[in-house]
Amino acid sequence: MSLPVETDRLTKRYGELVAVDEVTLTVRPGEIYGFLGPNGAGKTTTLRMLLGLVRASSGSVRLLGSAPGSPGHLERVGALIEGPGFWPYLSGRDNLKVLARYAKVGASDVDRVLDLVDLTDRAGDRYRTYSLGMKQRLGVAAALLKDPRLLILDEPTNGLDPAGMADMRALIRKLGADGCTVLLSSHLLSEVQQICDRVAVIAKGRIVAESTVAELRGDVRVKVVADPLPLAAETARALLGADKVAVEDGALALDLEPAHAGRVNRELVTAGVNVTEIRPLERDLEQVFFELTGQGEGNVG
Ligand SMILES: Nc1ncnc2c1ncn2[C@@H]1O[C@H](COP(=O)(O)OP(=O)(O)OP(=O)(O)O)[C@@H](O)[C@H]1O
Repeated sequence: MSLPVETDRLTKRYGELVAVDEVTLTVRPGEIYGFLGPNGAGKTTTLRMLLGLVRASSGSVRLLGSAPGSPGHLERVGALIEGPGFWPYLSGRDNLKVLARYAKVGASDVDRVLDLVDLTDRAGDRYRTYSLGMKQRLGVAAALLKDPRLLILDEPTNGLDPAGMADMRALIRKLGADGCTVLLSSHLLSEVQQICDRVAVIAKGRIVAESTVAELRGDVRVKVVADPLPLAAETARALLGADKVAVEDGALALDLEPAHAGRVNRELVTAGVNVTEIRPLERDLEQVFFELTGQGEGNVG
């Protein structure tokens, strides 16, 4: 089965500026993949190259096994890159009907996608009366008309209020659960953290990390608050090995998959240790981003 997205040293130069610098990434079937980076990092340019909207200076792209410009390249690919161009005085449904004619899909598909994005109740209202969140969801609906196997979304929650963002996240999760592969860009750490399986971090045109969100945060450590601490440390060292056990801020920090915490807890209790807290010790994605790029602060934009 061909991969939804494969790029090899994809590069875009604008004169002296290298906007995208040898970006190599792979999106696997069924995953929700986040493309995370601050404004100007090269996210949109990369997504535009994937879709053949911008010609790469060098490197290559394959979407669902085919290269830009080859026949059927975007047949099963839906995308929302710029704010979608809808007619303000037409209803949401009529806007989609126009697009459905261009996409050569039937009217039943219009109802299907309206339902998917939860706009059926407001489908008869004029587009200009929609909230920003509804406009974005109609944009996603338009991208879904072709029943895509791959959906590419550029900053899908940008500018939305918290409720609109939550709706969009729920929609993306639903699409992922239905088997659609989703590649989305974002400058918001929290967003990527909440919905993505894997993430590529891009800064100044270069990929600085590609991994699962869990790996990126390094949440393979467990914090244990226990008393007496020396006995707890000794017991944990005997169980896991000395190199896996540290004492930090009056608690144990264990190099341990959180799933194995129960076993450690049992051993500590058996040894006569009183365990009052045991939880995964996660690095904040923001901190990780700062370490990778030297930029940070709430959102990375
Ligand atoms: N057509 C163009 N001509 C010259 N420079 C461009 C062009 N398009 C983008 N750039 C530059 O390339 C760099 C990457 O831009 P890009 O829009 O891909 O970033 P981004 O990560 O998507 O950021 P944003 O979230 O702000 O869109 C920026 O420095 C931008 O100014």
